Amino acid sequence: MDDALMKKLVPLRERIDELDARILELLTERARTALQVGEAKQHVQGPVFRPEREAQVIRRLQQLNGGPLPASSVAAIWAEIMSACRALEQPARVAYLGPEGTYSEQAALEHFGHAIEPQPCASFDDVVRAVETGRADFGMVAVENSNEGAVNRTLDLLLTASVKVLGERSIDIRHCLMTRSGTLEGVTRVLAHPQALAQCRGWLTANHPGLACEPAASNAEAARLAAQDPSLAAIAGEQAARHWKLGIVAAGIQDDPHNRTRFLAIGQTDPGRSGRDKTSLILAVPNRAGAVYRMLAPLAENNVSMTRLESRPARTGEWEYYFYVDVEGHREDPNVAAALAALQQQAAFFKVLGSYPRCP
Ligand SMILES: C=C(O[C@@H]1C=C(C(=O)O)C=C[C@H]1O)C(=O)O
Repeated sequence: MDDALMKKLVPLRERIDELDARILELLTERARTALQVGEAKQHVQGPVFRPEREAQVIRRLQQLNGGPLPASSVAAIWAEIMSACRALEQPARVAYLGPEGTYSEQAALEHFGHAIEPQPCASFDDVVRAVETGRADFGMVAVENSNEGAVNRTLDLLLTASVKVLGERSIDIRHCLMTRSGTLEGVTRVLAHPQALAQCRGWLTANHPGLACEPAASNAEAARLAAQDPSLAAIAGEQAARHWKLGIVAAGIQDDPHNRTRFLAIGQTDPGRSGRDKTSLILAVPNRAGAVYRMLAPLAENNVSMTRLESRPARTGEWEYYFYVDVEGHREDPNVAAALAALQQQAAFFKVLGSYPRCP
């Protein structure tokens, strides 16, 4: 480096070292204070993780923030700080669809931070079972994709599972083409989950029509196989390339640049109100004319906005359905409470999955 540049850099780097030392001092003080909160909570047997409090902490800092850091960076940094503070009391055991490098893992780490005990599972069923049996404190399951719609297996599991929804997280799905060498030399086949292959079909046809596409159990599994075989390419997320030590040939190859997947955090506790919440529920109505129309009327009458409506067949052979409804607000908000009471009265089936802070 030339002398003039070094002259400028040295004092700036000294300043950064000084600031880092101060930040560490403050983080230490914060961690000690969080531990005191933990001690105070022990007497009341409350849960360590309070999603509503963490959502409020992040929202407040985003409001205080005047830049240049974007709001999303403030959220990501404090999610990690709170994860580390929580882990001092008790690291959360978090179940998600594995192996290492899945989008589910990414969603779990973004939501709960890195200071967790990760529990990669073989299926969504296993994730839900781990939370039901107490093997895991929390789980993360995919519930909808902006291209492909509902993740039906998750919806079906939520119908009967004894778990509560306590959070949501949407992540960008950014598929990459990856190989052992980081090039396509000697590569004849590309492996990925069928969903990912479908999402990259246009790009593959336009750019590499000679590659044979083959399905894999998951994208991370495709990456694991590509790490062993130089004739294979995989389509997966960047985190899978990192984990399986693959080179990225091309990034962002999904045909829709806005491809996103929404995940639900599940557990056994009910978050309190954070001031910006959502409530998820499942309803069934008798199979009669106007029943669905009447089913939703209490929402409008109580000024409750519906953000999502999904249906799944009830499997009675009678053309009956379960409706999965997301509304804005917490079940303890007066208008939501009134709407839910009315819905429950007329529904043949009624289950509140949970109220939780809206996606940051
Ligand atoms: C410290 C607490 O416990 C946990 C850690 C938090 C934090 O580090 O800010 C916030 C909420 C809880 O998940 C608390 O309840 O305030």
